[in-house]
Amino acid sequence: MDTILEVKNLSKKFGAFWALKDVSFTLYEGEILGILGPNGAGKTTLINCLLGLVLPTEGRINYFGLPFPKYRSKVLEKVNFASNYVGLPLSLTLEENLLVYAHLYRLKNPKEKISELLKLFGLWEKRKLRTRTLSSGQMMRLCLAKALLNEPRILLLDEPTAGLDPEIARDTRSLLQSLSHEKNTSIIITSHNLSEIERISDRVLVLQKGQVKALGTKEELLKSFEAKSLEDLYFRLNL
Ligand SMILES: Nc1ncnc2c1ncn2[C@@H]1O[C@H](COP(=O)(O)OP(=O)(O)OP(=O)(O)O)[C@@H](O)[C@H]1O
Repeated sequence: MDTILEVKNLSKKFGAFWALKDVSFTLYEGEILGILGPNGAGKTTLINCLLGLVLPTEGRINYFGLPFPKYRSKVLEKVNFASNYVGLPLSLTLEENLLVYAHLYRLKNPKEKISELLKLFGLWEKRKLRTRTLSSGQMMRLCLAKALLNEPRILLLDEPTAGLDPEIARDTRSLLQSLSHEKNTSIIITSHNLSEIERISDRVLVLQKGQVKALGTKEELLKSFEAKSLEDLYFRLNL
């Protein structure tokens, strides 16, 4: 499998506090890597380092073999992000919001791509409404649509299904799986939801107090920690 992202000995210190300490992992092409960890484990800090929003104190990040953030703009053409806490401008309509990003990403056929994504996420009927009228679940779907505009090779998702009702969360999961299986998109997904991570991820990274406590396929983790399920493993690690 081809390596698409390599994180080596990444550490981040806020004042005297290490939010990340010596984090290393590889992301392969087309895989879904789930990041599990309790509140304050460093999941968002890790995603922010991967987006170049937080500068690491130590360590290095390589996307597609290119050092980051040195090649930030080149890399970010092929990486995108969605989370339940970053909203889009509320006074714009859904269509206008996507159009702004489509122009930022310099899409060749923005209208076509926007229509495709609005339909895919069940937002077509709402395209002329202001974004402020959306429920949190619809807002998350709009953020995911925005994140797919540039057909990223890597998708970074921080708690993407938080706030979605179970049916839409399930549809979102199957969409992410088809992106990884059919389009070879690599996905990093953080979640507190153990069963979600268990179902969707090819490999799981367990973060605790900024450090990697476990990394592997579900089968590898269960075997090495002699656990019955990810939930069992989670409690064995005293997370
Ligand atoms: N800008 C900052 N300045 C100081 N401390 C910070 C800053 N950002 C994060 N931290 C601290 O770093 C630690 C990790 O935070 P982070 O938000 O990455 O955790 P998380 O795993 O995403 O948590 P949650 O599941 O609650 O979202 C926390 O103790 C947090 O208080």
